[in-house]
Amino acid sequence: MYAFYSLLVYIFYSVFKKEEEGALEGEGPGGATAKEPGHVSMETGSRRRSGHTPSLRRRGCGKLSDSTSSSSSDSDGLSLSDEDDGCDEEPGVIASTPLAAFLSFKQEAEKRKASHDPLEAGGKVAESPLLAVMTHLLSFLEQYSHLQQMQQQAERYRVQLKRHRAQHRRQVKALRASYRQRLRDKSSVIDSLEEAIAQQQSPLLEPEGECGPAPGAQGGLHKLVESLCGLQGERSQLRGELRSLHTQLEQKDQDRHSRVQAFQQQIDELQHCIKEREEELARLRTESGVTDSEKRVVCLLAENESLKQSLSVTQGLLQQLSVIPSQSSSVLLQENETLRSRVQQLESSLQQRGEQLSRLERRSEQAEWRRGEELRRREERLRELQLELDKERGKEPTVKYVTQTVEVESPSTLRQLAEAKERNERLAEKLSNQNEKCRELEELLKRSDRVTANLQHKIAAYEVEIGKLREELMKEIGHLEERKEEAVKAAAECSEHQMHSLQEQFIGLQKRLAALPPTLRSMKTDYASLRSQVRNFSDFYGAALSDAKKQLSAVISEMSEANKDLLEKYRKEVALRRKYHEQLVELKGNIRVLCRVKPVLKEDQQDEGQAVVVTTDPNNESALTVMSKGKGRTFELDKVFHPQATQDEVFQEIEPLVTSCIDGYHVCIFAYGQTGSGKTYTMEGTVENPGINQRALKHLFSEIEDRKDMWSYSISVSSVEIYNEILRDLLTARSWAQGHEVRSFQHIKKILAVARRNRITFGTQMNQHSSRSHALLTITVLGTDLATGAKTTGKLNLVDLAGSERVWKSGAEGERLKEAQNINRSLLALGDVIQALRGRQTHIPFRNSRLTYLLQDSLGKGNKTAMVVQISSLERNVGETLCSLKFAQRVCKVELGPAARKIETAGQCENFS
Ligand SMILES: Nc1ncnc2c1ncn2[C@@H]1O[C@H](COP(=O)(O)OP(=O)(O)OP(=O)(O)O)[C@@H](O)[C@H]1O
Repeated sequence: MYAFYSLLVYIFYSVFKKEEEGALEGEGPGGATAKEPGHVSMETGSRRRSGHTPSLRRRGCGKLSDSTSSSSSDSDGLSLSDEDDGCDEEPGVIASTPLAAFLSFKQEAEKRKASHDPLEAGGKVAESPLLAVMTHLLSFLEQYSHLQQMQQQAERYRVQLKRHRAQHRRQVKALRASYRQRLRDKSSVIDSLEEAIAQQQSPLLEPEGECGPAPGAQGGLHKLVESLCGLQGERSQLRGELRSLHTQLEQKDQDRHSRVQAFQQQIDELQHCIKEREEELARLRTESGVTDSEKRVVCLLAENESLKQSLSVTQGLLQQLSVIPSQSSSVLLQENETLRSRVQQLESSLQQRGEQLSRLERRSEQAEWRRGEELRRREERLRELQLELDKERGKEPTVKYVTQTVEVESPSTLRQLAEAKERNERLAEKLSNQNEKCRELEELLKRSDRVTANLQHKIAAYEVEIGKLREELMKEIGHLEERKEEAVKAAAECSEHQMHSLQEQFIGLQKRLAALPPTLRSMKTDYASLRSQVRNFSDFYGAALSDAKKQLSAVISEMSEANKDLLEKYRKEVALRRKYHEQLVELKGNIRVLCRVKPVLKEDQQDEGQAVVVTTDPNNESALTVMSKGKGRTFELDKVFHPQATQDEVFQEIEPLVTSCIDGYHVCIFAYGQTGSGKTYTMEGTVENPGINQRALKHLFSEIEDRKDMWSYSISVSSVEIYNEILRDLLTARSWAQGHEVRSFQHIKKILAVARRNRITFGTQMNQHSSRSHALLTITVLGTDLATGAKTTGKLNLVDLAGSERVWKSGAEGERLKEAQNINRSLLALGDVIQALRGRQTHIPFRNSRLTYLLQDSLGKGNKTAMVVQISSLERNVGETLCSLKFAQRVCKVELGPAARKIETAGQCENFS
């Protein structure tokens, strides 16, 4: 809008100036004084000082002006110079042309304004201070043009009056002259006649007696008297005519006087009218600020107001922008934060899912590999059996069916896993994009802060500049006021001069308007650009925010969709996994024998020269070789952990069995080996590196959490130790184990710490090493299917057996001997149970020891068992190592048959094998 009105003013000024110059050029040399408004002003000043009235000189009518001014003072100075000075052109024509152009321009502008959007025309435009000033200016111009026309009309009247007056005077003068001449002629005739009469009468006046009148002279006298009488009559007639002429002249004078009076009245009226117009003009000028200073003040005040308004708008905008972190922005930031945290949650859940999937994948691969291995083994075994059976009868092994099933289903699982992984990667990519967006938004916020600071700085600079300008203006106003007073004084001398001055001021005003202070204009431009920048920025910012929001919501919805899919997939995966798990465990055999080789620690290296006699094969995870007496003996087990194997790797192997427990199976995991071989380390671990017990419980809780939509579970634990065939509860210090319900993993951690402490305490009280007792941690998992109401009971026995060293070697005596004997007895009982199971005997001697008695429901047929054989790799322990490995191989040959799930449906406990 500012640009538009600046353009309007500029156009107006250009049009006016052009036409003015054109008009003045058309006037010839006389118009040179009015070509340049500034020049006129200067000349006017000089003329004012010299006491001349410039009046119409600027229109090239100097002569007329001079004669007019002199006519009022000197009636005899009347001349026809006004007819000869070339001022036949209408005075108003020159001035009205640019004005008419301007008015037509204004009409055009009004039409344009009317054709604009009514809202803008009535609202924004009307509100603009510059427009108000422009409106005042236009109305003033209208008034001014009208006034000029009236003045021109008065001027025309005055010129006509002068012409009439001069003409009349000339006529009266001529008449007077002719009458005087005629009167003089008549008087001279009368004088000559009177003279003649007097000459004629002189002889007659001589005494009559002396000579007496002659008869001829008497007749001539009569004739003369008659002619005299005639002349006298004629004279009286002429006098009468003269009187009548005088009367006529008087009447004409009266007429003239009355006409002069009428003209004077008209002139007075016009002057009154002019005065009124001038007053009105003055009022308008005061209102709209016609003079340079006033106009500038008004303009600048209006500009100032508008700048203030804009400033407040900008400040509001800036506040909005700056308030973003506190109000609306805080909401946005909160939203952002929420979204980000949500995204992070989703990311972490995705990561978890990804990890789970990768774990599944890994496990599946491992399972695949193991299955292959197992199949190979089974096939070998089958071949062996086949050879044996071929002799008696040919029977198709059932393993083939399993193999086929697995082979058929395995690729689809892998494909699903690969798809899920791919989807995960895609989502992760999207999430990273969103994070990028968030970062961009933060950048935008920072930029907005910078722009805000910049704007505030500029606004402050503008305010300072405005203040300076205002001061300058105030000074100028004071100066102009003085000049105005002078001008008013001068104007009192001559209204035309005032008009001229006004016109000069008006031209000056136009000039000033056209040439607004460049600083102000640059300020306006800067300000407009800044405003547009801010507006653009806020638009851009809003657009970016909404875009980011949309993208975030799209990603979130997509993720939730993907999550749904993932959940569905996961459920299927769980079902599949259970299925594969069962198949895997069955394939592996429900009794698994793992061997962990203890690394050589610093304390083990005390005896120098102790060689490492146990070697593992990196290409064969099921075999290890023990060097004894120069011979190497290889042992084949289900899995051999090399000395550097981590706790997690060990647990990965155990994890399927732990999962089986949740599914309703009874599982027993025990660590077997000589003292100091790492049984406790494997089962309990350390605080920093927990072992199977803690990891199994963590896995249980995590699995339960995953299945909470389908199953509800309750977990209870008991922890006991068997020392010298006496059972002790490590949680309550009572003699019999009781179950403690646990609610969370943190809770179980506390329970485990209590058990460890009590075990140590009991050991200290009895002066016994903890490894002299068997420690049992029993976890019972009761599950309820939320859909069917079926209940499962899983049990997980985690056993840290006492050391299996030989009594003779330990050199124990007394209590130690008794301990060792008890340990050996219980371990032998365990061996017997294993032997009976291996031999598929109908009677399994579980009751031979407390240990086997406690483990009977997890160790027997239909259950799942894993034994971790801990061995030392040092030469001095080779005998114990060989014993442990032989025992492990025996256990390896045990077949527990298909595992049975303990599930209770319709109030009955059933075993499904
Ligand atoms: N794989 C291993 N890595 C690191 N340290 C181990 C490892 N196995 C055992 N140890 C360390 O060896 C020492 C003996 O281990 P641990 O007490 O577990 O043996 P143990 O078989 O339980 O003996 P005991 O029957 O006397 O209790 C401990 O300090 C343990 O930290």
